[in-house]
Parts: sequence; structure tokens; C-alpha cells
Amino acid sequence: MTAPAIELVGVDKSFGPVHANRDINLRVEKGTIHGIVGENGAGKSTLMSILYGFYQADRGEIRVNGRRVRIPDSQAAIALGIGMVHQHFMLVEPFTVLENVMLGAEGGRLLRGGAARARAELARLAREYGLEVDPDAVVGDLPVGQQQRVEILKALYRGAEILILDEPTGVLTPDEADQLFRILDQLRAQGKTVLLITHKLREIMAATDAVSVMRAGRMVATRATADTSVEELAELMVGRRVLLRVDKGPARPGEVRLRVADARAHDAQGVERLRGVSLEVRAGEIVGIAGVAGNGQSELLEAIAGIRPLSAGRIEICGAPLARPDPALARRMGLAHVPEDRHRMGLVTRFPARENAILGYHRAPRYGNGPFLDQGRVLEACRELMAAFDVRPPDPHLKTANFSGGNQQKIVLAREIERDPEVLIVGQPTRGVDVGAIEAIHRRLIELRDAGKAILLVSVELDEIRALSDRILVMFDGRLMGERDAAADERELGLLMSGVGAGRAA
Ligand SMILES: Nc1ncnc2c1ncn2[C@@H]1O[C@H](COP(=O)(O)OP(=O)(O)OP(=O)(O)O)[C@@H](O)[C@H]1O
Repeated sequence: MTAPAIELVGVDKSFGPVHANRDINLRVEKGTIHGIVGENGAGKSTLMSILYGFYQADRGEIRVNGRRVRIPDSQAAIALGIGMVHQHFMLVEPFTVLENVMLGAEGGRLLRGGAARARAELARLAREYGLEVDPDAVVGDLPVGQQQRVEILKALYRGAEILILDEPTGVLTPDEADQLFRILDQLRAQGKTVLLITHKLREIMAATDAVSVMRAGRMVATRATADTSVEELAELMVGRRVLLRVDKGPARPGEVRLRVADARAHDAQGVERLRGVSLEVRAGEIVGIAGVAGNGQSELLEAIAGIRPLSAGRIEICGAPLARPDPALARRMGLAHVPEDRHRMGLVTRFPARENAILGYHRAPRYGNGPFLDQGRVLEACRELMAAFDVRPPDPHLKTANFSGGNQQKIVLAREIERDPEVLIVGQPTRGVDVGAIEAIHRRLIELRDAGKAILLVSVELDEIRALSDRILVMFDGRLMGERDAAADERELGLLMSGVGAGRAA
């Protein structure tokens, strides 16, 4: 019998009082795709970071291909044939694909071969694994799906036999995700081993051979994928049954609270991203915007939030025009905004959680009088938010960067949602969030709707749009392609999302 590609025995890791990995045993067979699932903060990224040499385990043994190894840093991991595709890509944007792939690769290899050899090797890898990318393209100009291919190519170029992918589809369009899974299949067919971390249980069911479940730092189960189900995995992760559907009654829409009239906006390069968008959201309804990422949804949210200026058109919040692009003004008019990209906009990760919990709201009277914050009140508010959204650990003093990805997302959601806004605009509310937390977030959004709030939801997850929305608008190429109700046929929505179909929304 061949030795497993990876074997962990009794791996343990703490960060101060946080026991992130507890006595982990794991066996990953060679030539398989092995999924790792678990709630936010369960310890998945920590475990992968130990394998990639970012962190050192406090105790335990790592075996690669049957041999006991030490992995003091990422160079050592690479030398052992372990490659990592990060959630946030580690590419140098102004450099070309070829330069990025060569960058930091073993010096000797470059000297012997030079760029021509690297180019030939890149072409071979691209052919073998279906990883086509233009070697001379500037990485910053590529769509995320292609940037991710560059990350994979970089790992393969360094001789990776074992690839770790941490939530690789979070930022991908459905089409890009399909392509990624085809690439993973090819990698497996060539004998490579893939470790896949994802919150999307459907991906686990479709793509993996085996799946291991983590809960509160422990490895609680490993199953052959064929022998398990989404329901069982969800229950193993969360420790209770999870409602995978949202229950909601009919909407009772009231007054118009958000109006966008013929909005046009450009990006930094001068390209028109919003090409005359008009929509209304009433009190007591959720309007969902479906669409493949990059069709103007982000620009629409930013314009409404007062972050991006309009080149034409108008935005009204609670009956009054938003006079100028100013996020603080939009907030005072009754708007709350959960941005799509929490790293770029929602959080300052080097601040402790308590500061992020009031970010943008620090002038509110409840946090003190005049220019001085009442730290006691800030702490109390932060603790309340953390409890309402089950942020783990519920420690207001912890640096935000040290929360797991999903828990960072919960901090932003809690801050924006619990301010009692009249209008809530939310981008990708459950990206990177575990099934149990998705259930809670969805329930909260429906409660807010039923309490008479107007909610505009942007999500690339069609399931999420269909589960929550009372009306669905489909966005394509900076325009709204049509309006459908929540019972709309998935295929029809899919066609509208790809720009096919008529019936422009009012
Ligand atoms: N550098 C660090 N310092 C302190 N605590 C940390 C650090 N890194 C991680 N943690 C803590 O370790 C625990 C496990 O985090 P980890 O990122 O491994 O979770 P995860 O399962 O990957 O979660 P998610 O699904 O949200 O990405 C969390 O409680 C987290 O706050």
C-alpha cells in the first residue's frame, strides 16, 4: 500500500488562550481530493498554515509520503512538494504572469534555464492541466479566475505534488468555479493530491473523494464523500441539525425607501460600469440583484453608499436625495452598508475588534460626548454585537486580523445590521461564512424585512438570492436586464445573467 500523501498525528496548536488545533489526526491519501470543512474558527486555516510552515505546531507529528518531517517555513514546505493557493492571492499585480511564476522560485533553476525555459515549462504545465493563461499578460489586468490559475501554476512550477486550496471559489464566478474543478480533476488524474477547504458543501459533494470535519479545533469525523450527505456534514460541523432552507412569509412592501434613478458611474480607468440603472426598494421587502461578479453590482452598492460618485442620475434615501457622494451623509440619512470586500472596505484588520465594531459610527452619541469616546460603552456595544452574531472568540480586544475569516465577516455584518437602519444594502453577506452562521444571517435579514426595513441584496450565489429575495433584478454589463419574482426559473435567471433575454426593469 502506498503511504498517505499527508499524515498528521496528534497535532496541537494554541495562540495564547485560543486552542486552535486540538490533537488532530488526519490521513490524506495520495492522488485524492480531500475536503476539510468546519465552522468559522474551527481551525482549518491554522491546520493548513502548519502544513505550509507559516505556523509551528506546539505538539504532534507531520508525515509526508510516510516520512516524518519538520516544516519550519514555507521554503521547507515547497521543498517537500507542498503548495498553497491562498484565499487572498500573493501575486505582484504589475508583473506579468511569467514574472510572477518565476519570482522567488529557486534561484538555481532560473540561472540554468532563464526566462525561455520558464516559458516552456509554463506552457507545458498549462497544457497538461488545462491551466491556460497568457504568460505575458499583466497579472493586475486579469480576472480573478485567471489570477487564481497563476497561483496554481506558481505552485506547480515549484514542483508541488500536494496542493492546498483555502476557500478557492469564494471570489469566483460559477463558471470560473466549474473550470477550477475541472483543473483539480486533472491534477488528481496526474497523481497530485489536493486539500480543499470550503464552506460550500455542494462543492465538497461534487468534487472530493473524502472529507474531514473539524469542530472547535478537533477533527471530529472523516468520511468517504460517497457515504455522506450535505445534511450529515452540516450537522457534524455545527453539532446540531441545520435548516438549509430559509422560512419566510410573504412580503408586505410599504413606502419606497431607496430609489436609484438612471444612475451612471465610471471606474478608475474611466470605463462606464453603471449604464443607467433605475430601481426602487420599499420598506418591508428584500430586492435581490443577481448577476455574475463584475457586471456593475459593486459599483452600484458603492454609489448608493456614497463611496462612488455618479456621473449622471440620482439616489434617494428615505425620500431625500443623496446630495453628494459621502458615506457619512448616507449613513445619517438611514443607510447601512455591508461591503462586498471586507478586507478592502469593511475593516481595518490591524485594529482590535472593538474599534471595528464602531467603525464609521464612532460619532454616535451612544459612544460618548464630544470628541472623546466612552471606552466602557464601546466595549459593551462590541460585546453585544459579538453575542448577537456569535462571533468567536467573543473578545473585543483581539486584533481583528487574528479572527478567522468568517468571524471577521460577522463583525462587519453585526456592526451594520444592528444599527437599526431604514435601508440596508448588503454585498455577499455570507461569503466565507459557515452553514450554521448562514442560517442565522439569513434569518436575521428576514426579521429585518418583516420589521419594515428596505433591503437591497447583492450576491453571486443564486441560491442565496432566490432564498431571500421578494423580487429579483438581474444585472448584466452595467444594466438591469429584467425583474423576476422569487419563484423564477433558475435557467431563465442564468440566461439573463449572461446577457440573453429582454424585458428591462423599470
Ligand atoms: N495569529 C493568531 N493569533 C491569535 N488567534 C488566532 C490566530 N490565528 C488564528 N487564531 C484563532 O484560531 C482559531 C482558528 O482560526 P482559523 O483561522 O484556523 O479558523 P478557520 O476554521 O479557518 O475559520 P474560517 O472558516 O472562518 O476561515 C480562531 O479562534 C482564531 O481566532
